[in-house]
Amino acid sequence: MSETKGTSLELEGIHAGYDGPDVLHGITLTVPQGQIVTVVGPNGHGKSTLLRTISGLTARRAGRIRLGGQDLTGLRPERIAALGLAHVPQGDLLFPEMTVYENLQMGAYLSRDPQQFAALLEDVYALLPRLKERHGQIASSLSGGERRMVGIGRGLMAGARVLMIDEPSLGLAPLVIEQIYEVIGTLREQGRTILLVEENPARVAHLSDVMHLLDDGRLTWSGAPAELLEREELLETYLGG
Ligand SMILES: Nc1ncnc2c1ncn2[C@@H]1O[C@H](COP(=O)(O)OP(=O)(O)OP(=O)(O)O)[C@@H](O)[C@H]1O
Repeated sequence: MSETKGTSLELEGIHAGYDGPDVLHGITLTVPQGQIVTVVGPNGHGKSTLLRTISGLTARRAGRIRLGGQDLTGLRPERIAALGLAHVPQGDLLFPEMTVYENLQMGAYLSRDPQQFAALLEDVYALLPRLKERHGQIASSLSGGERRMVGIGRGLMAGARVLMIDEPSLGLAPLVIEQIYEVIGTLREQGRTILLVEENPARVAHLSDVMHLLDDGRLTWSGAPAELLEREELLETYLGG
């Protein structure tokens, strides 16, 4: 298996959709190892569909996806996860009656090695000490920000080489959004490889190596975050200023 040097995730001409016409119309992007690549765009334009297609949850109609050089065509979501892709979905999707610890444990379902599990848990608790304090608390009683942290922690427990995070700021108060993005900043310092989805580019520009603007299922602009923030006409047209 040949791994494209330095590139963890590659998408080439991806078309995908549900029952009707395509939602994604030929998406090509790469997520280099150790970088944060962010897809921004208005709601309903296909950001979540993009992550779901990469995970194998939404059917791809055309195009290729490679993870560490391996073609994911025809693979089921569990197999794609086992190859090293973790998906933190929008809206947390935690097990509400399970504790923080049990939810984290579910993230590690692919690994039966207790030593690896203990090391991953230690890393997650170091990154998110609030979760350690609340390890025995049931998920439904957590605050929105804490639930989001469990979602990210559960993704990390998979020990994946690429982490995809879908709109981690959704539904949170500004101060809590800051805390969540501080966590993602730490992940960046740790050299993690992340594909991030966000509606508001200003929130994530400082964290991102490359930004793509997704408009109606197409990438209409790609480049350095600082450049996007200077493109007032794009921000106003697509992202409401
Ligand atoms: N399960 C589904 N079945 C049918 N259509 C869907 C499904 N999920 C999403 N869509 C449609 O696909 C389009 C893109 O939705 P998607 O959720 O990917 O957008 P988004 O940019 O992530 O927006 P949001 O942040 O609001 O989720 C929308 O028209 C949406 O109605």
